[in-house]
Amino acid sequence: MTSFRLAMIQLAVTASKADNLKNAFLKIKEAANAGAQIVALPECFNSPYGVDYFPEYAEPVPNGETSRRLSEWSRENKVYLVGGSIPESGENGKLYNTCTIWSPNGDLLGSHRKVHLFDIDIPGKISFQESKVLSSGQHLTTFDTEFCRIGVGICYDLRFAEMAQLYREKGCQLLIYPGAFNMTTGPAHWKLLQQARAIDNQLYVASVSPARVEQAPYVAWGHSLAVNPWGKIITEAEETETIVYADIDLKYLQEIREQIPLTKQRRRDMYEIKEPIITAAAPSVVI
Ligand SMILES: NC(=O)CCC(=O)C(=O)O
Repeated sequence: MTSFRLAMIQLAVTASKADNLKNAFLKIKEAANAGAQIVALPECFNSPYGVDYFPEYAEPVPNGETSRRLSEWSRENKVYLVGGSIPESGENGKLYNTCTIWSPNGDLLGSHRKVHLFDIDIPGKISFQESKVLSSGQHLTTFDTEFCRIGVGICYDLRFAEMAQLYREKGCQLLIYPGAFNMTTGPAHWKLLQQARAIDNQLYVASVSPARVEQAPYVAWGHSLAVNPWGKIITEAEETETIVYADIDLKYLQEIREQIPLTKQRRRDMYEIKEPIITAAAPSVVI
């Protein structure tokens, strides 16, 4: 099958986990009825986004309530479900920001713990330190469908071009990032980063945000969107709660890869990194 429909559910997340789960359930059903074969939720869809909330809302994966529901919903609706992310209570009391991925039979296909934690400080605008309470994931995550291989990242992971490039090298044709950019970096970088990842790697990129809730402790930018391998935005939400759909065309992706054959032309002999780079000034840097 060379085409399929992806639904991106831009949920309005509240402080009530029960309400968030009920809302996700209804929207997943709606997306499946609209013909989506893959459905994706936003980052932190069952909890407000913030370091003060993660310990309280955290659950084990895959034995917690949210995982059980995601499994049921994927099975009932016969869709692949990329379960946004939730605060996960992991081993040794550690917490993670984790995305679980479910098959149309309700089986767990994988789980991705956010690899790059969101620690930034832009004076007068936004300061956020996920690492105060979260630990970072240690592996990249792909899953296979009858359509194509898909790579998963969470929000800040989108900024790291190397990760997307590794996914391309592992054969991914679509990257899905549940994410929650904010009112400072959202308008500046959200769209551009996705276009950059798509053009560099000649694949589809889709990012799913929570809806913007002005009174929330962290105000998300919204604007869930999908970009094609040409870098064109093929669907984009506004800031409010909604579902947007992207029809993914793998024949088109193949055409772009043939027309501009980057993989064949890559000069690995010139810029493959042969030794770890310690600092930019270190004399032993070999590129
Ligand atoms: N939740 C996040 O990782 C936010 C990332 C973000 O806003 C950014 O600018 O990067």
